[in-house]
Amino acid sequence: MAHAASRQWSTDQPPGTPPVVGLIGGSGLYAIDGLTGSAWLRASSPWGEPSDELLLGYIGDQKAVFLPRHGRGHRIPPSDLNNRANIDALKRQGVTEIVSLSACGSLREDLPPGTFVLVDQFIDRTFARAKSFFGEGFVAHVSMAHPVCSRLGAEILAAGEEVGIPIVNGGTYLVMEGPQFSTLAESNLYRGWGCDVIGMTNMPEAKLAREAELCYASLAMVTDFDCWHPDHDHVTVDSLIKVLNDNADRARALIKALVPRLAGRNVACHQGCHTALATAVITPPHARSPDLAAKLDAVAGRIMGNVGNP
Ligand SMILES: CSC[C@H]1O[C@H](OP(=O)(O)O)[C@H](O)[C@@H]1O
Ligand SMILES: Nc1ncnc2[nH]cnc12
Repeated sequence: MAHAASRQWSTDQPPGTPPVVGLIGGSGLYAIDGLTGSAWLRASSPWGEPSDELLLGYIGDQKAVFLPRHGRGHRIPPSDLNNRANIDALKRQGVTEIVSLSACGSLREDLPPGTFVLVDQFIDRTFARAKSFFGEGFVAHVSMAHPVCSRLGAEILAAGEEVGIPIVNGGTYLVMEGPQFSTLAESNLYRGWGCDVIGMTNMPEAKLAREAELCYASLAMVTDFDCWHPDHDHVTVDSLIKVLNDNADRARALIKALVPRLAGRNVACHQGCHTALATAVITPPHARSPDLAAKLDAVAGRIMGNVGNP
């Protein structure tokens, strides 16, 4: 096997090659280190422009593709993210699983700033975003009962143990529209609903990853107590920057341990992430919009008989 440092990126995926890991970096994570043979690539998508170029490279023997969610320089607010282009562009690079890294607020006393939470559920309160690749002329309803991949999540937990970063296993992430932070009444409402953390980005990202038949896991990194905590000031961007940067440093260390762990394992996910569309499409082939089907070549290529996931 060629030494990782001498490798050139290739989008060809001969049978038996390892999975390709997609990393979506949130606030504070606009680049990652430790990637060898890396280069920024302008990616195109029929769904429009992704947030930024993709950083392609290897960590150890494992291919990885990094995308800064808000773009370098944090130019794009949550509601204006082109989540469809982001997910589609990652899939076109051969990505099979996505690790989402996100800043979040805490809705629980025992999840103070600095805590890392492996999210296992979401409540989607967003309302101003394109939420599906499918639509008129090609209708699909994927299951979101279990919105994250437990196989990928187990590797994140193991990587955390390896590098001494504690990770709380499980938590419900309330996704708000933003960009303003919550009112006190909203924050208390979400606490009453049993939500654990709050952010503005993981939906519809997780829904679109599921539609694209990609494993998706989300590591939410607490920066603040939002505005509900009687002993803490309400969140402001200024006040969360230091924790955000500390969290990002630890996330980079975690990524370096995580990605090589994924090398060489079976691409196919036992949870069924890679076959999510098998039971989801209701529009029969003869009734499908040719234009929409063409745009879905990467996302739904597998079920349309094109090249796709195993
Ligand atoms: C800088 S705080 C608000 C901002 O941070 C989170 O984004 P991301 O998930 O990309 O880290 C949050 O959802 C807001 O978009
Ligand atoms: N309190 C909060 N609410 C929404 N998104 C956040 N991102 C970081 N902290 C947040």
